[in-house]
Amino acid sequence: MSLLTLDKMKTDIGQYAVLHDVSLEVPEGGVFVLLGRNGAGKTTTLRSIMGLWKPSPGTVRFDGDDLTGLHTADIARRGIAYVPENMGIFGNLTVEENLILATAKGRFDAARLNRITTLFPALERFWTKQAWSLSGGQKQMLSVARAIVEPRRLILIDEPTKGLAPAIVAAMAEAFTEISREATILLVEQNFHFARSIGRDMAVIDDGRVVHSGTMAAFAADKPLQDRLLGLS
Ligand SMILES: Nc1ncnc2c1ncn2[C@@H]1O[C@H](COP(=O)(O)OP(=O)(O)OP(=O)(O)O)[C@@H](O)[C@H]1O
Repeated sequence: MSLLTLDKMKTDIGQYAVLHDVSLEVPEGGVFVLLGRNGAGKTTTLRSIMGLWKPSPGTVRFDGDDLTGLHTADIARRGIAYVPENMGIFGNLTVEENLILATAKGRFDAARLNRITTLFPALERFWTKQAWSLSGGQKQMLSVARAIVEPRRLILIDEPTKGLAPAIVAAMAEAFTEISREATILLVEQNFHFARSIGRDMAVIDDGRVVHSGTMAAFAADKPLQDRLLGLS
């Protein structure tokens, strides 16, 4: 059984029909990558899973349960975290405060905190610094760290490598691979090189529809298909 199943999801934003037919099966474990051109509907898909937009009709099933129509907080409580493209961190709070706010009970589990600082050593170095003063890569690490400060089964991450230097992207790839050993990652990504290096399964969204899904290995080997669906040169 898939961990997450989207079935014929259709999402309108105001008067605009954005998703027309998004059906996906995301298996448990590893990194599943959602690809697609600008404006294809990738962010809207993640927001619809989190209940930030309400798909209608269509269903979102997680671990066998129907999440459609639940409030975002209830969806998060089931073990789903969302790292939005704008990262959702608090610039005037310290790294520590940003992380504490993401805990369920206002205190850290020592083992999880240790795991986070092992994955992202910069966060420990800048522990008492305000988040606005971090580099772009460090802010992104903080936003991912907030998502794993509690145990999660599924983490939705929207374009984490945007604007980051290659060395930081490589560190991010390692961290995501490590995180995906204990949680499933559903990743929206434009950087195909990064996506290909960590993705096991993938799908392409175009104009609000899933137009292809399969393994990343098969997609990476099919240049004509990439050109047709993503317009890569
Ligand atoms: N709040 C909104 N109001 C109106 N239209 C919106 C809104 N948010 C998104 N859209 C439209 O919905 C479509 C899909 O947007 P979405 O952000 O999901 O695309 P995307 O695939 O994530 O693209 P990108 O990579 O550019 O972020 C776009 O045409 C966008 O203009």
